[in-house]
Amino acid sequence: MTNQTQDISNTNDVLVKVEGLSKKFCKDLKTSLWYGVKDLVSGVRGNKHNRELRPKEFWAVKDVSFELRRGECLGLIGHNGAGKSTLLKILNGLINPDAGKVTIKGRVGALIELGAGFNPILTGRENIYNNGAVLGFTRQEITRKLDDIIAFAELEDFIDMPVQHYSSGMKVRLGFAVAAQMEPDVLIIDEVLAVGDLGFVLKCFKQIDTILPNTAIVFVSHSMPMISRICNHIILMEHGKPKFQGTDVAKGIDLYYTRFANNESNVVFDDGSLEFLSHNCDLEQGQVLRGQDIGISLCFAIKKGNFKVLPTVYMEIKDKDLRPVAGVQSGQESTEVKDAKYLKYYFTIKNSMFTLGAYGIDIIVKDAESNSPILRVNNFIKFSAVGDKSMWVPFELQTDVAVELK
Ligand SMILES: Nc1ncnc2c1ncn2[C@@H]1O[C@H](COP(=O)(O)OP(=O)(O)OP(=O)(O)O)[C@@H](O)[C@H]1O
Repeated sequence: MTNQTQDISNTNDVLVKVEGLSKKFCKDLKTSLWYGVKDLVSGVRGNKHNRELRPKEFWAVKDVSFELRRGECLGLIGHNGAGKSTLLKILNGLINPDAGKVTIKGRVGALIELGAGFNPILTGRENIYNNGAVLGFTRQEITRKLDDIIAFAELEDFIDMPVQHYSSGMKVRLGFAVAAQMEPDVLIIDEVLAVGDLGFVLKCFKQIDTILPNTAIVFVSHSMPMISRICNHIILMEHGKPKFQGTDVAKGIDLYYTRFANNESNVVFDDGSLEFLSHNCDLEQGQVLRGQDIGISLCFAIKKGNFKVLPTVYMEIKDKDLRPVAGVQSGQESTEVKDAKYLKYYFTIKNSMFTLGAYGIDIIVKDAESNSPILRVNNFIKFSAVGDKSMWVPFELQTDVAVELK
């Protein structure tokens, strides 16, 4: 691996170049130690390391290649254990790859593991000097930036306390402040940011926006809103391999969600008075285009109890993060049920304006008079909003825009 500080003023320069990177681990400690000894001996004898998997070994990272320039932010996503952190550790030089090459130009700021890079018995202030020195800054340069770092981390009152007594959030604040305030050429951030409170996370995003034009960023997160907020490149990792990569961040996120798609609809509450018999949705292949109407019918059988008035049906539409994004409710007016045995509701969602992605609908039925819950079925209809526009915002509004040219 090379980590060169050379003339990198050209904005088009590739700052991070990763070629065919692979790293294998062993599932068993004893075997791993035995392989380690064997590798050491064969290394001394001048033999090349075995690139093939031996029993109990697996590829944590396999054949990953990408390039990053200034102003480019790569989002690394994937399931737990997909190899994201391992890749970051290789990039940061913490572990060596078994195959492939990493070339990084310029200063690297990294926030990888909570508290990693800090000496726990040293104070926050001493750690800033240590980390700054590792990044290649002189003592005077660090002193010049010290106040900004402490202010950004909001640790003025605790900066002379040993880091071992910091809370998780305080460690992240200090780590991010050092990594980002030192104006690195390459910034590597792992999931740890999520430990910070909302105020700090928002502040970090503002700082990332500020430094991004001059920095190449690699960002690991399980939060797709965060990924879509800052990344312009994406790699979806699956069992160590890149399953999807490119600049179509929305598509990468889409594929990630598909992996976790929950196709089961389930009754999560039922007081026994209504049975959900069937539903019908008029979408072809469960797909809706922007502006299209959606027709949904729901059929219930009355099992027991005597409803005086028609129960209220509420449909809650949720995105893939299970965030409610819209709601539809049956009429408020009281309709007498009389001797009906079945109830059928017809809904038309007019001119729907969903952004691209997958959605699920929950139904909640309530007694119209007492407002007490009768039935709740989660995720009973699934649909995806499709289109050629690549939008990834929580929801889209229809607007008239007037522009005046003078
Ligand atoms: N030092 C190690 N020795 C053995 N196996 C390891 C080691 N470090 C990581 N692994 C394994 O490598 C695989 C990838 O781990 P990694 O931490 O890179 O995943 P990840 O994508 O970052 O996961 P998460 O989303 O949970 O953080 C996992 O199966 C993990 O158990």
